[in-house]
Amino acid sequence: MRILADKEIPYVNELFGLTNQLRQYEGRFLSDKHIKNTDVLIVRSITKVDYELLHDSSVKFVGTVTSGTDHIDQDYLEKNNVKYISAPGSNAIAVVEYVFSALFWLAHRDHFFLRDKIVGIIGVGHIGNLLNQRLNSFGVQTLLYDPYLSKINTDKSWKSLEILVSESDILTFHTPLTYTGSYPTWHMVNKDIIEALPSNKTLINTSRGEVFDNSALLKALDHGKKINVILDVWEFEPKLLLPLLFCIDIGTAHIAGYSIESKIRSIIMIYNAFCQYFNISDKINVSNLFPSFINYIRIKKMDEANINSLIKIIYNIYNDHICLKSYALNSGGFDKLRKYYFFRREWSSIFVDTGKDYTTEMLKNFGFSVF
Ligand SMILES: NC(=O)C1=CN([C@@H]2O[C@H](COP(=O)(O)OP(=O)(O)OC[C@H]3O[C@@H](n4cnc5c(N)ncnc54)[C@H](O)[C@@H]3O)[C@@H](O)[C@H]2O)C=CC1
Ligand SMILES: O=C(O)C(=O)[C@H](O)COP(=O)(O)O
Repeated sequence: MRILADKEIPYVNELFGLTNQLRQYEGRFLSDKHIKNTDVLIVRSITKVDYELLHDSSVKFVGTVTSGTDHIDQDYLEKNNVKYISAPGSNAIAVVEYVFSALFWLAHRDHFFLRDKIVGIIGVGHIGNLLNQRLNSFGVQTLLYDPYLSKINTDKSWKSLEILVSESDILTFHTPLTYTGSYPTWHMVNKDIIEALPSNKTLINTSRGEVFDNSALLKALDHGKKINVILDVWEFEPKLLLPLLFCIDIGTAHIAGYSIESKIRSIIMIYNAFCQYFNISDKINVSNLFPSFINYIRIKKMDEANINSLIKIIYNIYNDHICLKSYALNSGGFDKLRKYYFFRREWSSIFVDTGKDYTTEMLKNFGFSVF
């Protein structure tokens, strides 16, 4: 099988290189002339897969190692009988742990307890749902908005977007980027929403940059809007709106999903679908791809300060903010930062021993490994 894969996708050689003709390419620079004589294409979010790329190719199978699929023209693939597979949920844990790192950083800087805040979650799929579970397990109240799910959920935490905007202290967005349908998300956070947001609230975007109107956000901040803003995704990536980066609280280079575990989960999902589609029976044993535990920690007292210290052992979000502010000034800096990103580990890579039952249960629900 002739396979073409983005060179930044880890473990492609280990899984596809032994029994196939494997070529690799620079994600942003793939064009129709590279794709001739290709049966299988494996991409990241930065490669647009549509008529322009595939019209003169023999590609039969497209895999994207991403949860988001806005870079894929699914209608075109379906009309042309091209099998397509994504990696839904593969990086949900990583994004949730990124959001918690941001929340604990904010709580530490602004001297508040997370448990005293209300978190509004917009988009309650793989990421939003897991975030809701973990926040509730930590005793944080949440409000939920997802128009496609609210009809089947009668729980009192499901509200309208307007209620979340007026009643949440923190709004975190986990929707796909959509331009059509009953509830398109393009510029969902627009001038009106930003103006309606009470002061001292917090906006977090790890979904897609275009879900926020970045120019409207910059204008509001420039005009003195007093809100906290945390962005991992940007309109016009990789050329983000530089003045916006320098006036928000945390800005990172679209790395919320970049844990080594999520990278392994996503490529395994594509590999398994590839083997199934092409009836490949002698599959590679993927279980030994996952890395081992990295740490054993004994903690006597479990409070927010200790949890914050525990989280910072794994990941300090502010370091990524500093990196982006320096790299973003250089041409190609955004992509370079992502290319050389040291994939962080997930909380489950730490064994925590508190010696007490109740906190062990909470830590387990929170995502750490416990005895
Ligand atoms: N920054 C990063 O590294 C990452 C970003 N993402 C982005 O996050 C998005 C969400 O990821 P998942 O939770 O895995 O996707 P998912 O498909 O499991 O969940 C998305 C949820 O959003 C809801 N939704 C759709 N339109 C909506 C609207 N107008 N208002 C409110 N809710 C709406 C859907 O009903 C669904 O429940 C992805 O589509 C991707 O764009 C995902 C992983 C990593
Ligand atoms: O899975 C998604 O959706 C994401 O946003 C990924 O974090 C995108 O990572 P790349 O595919 O751009 O490396």
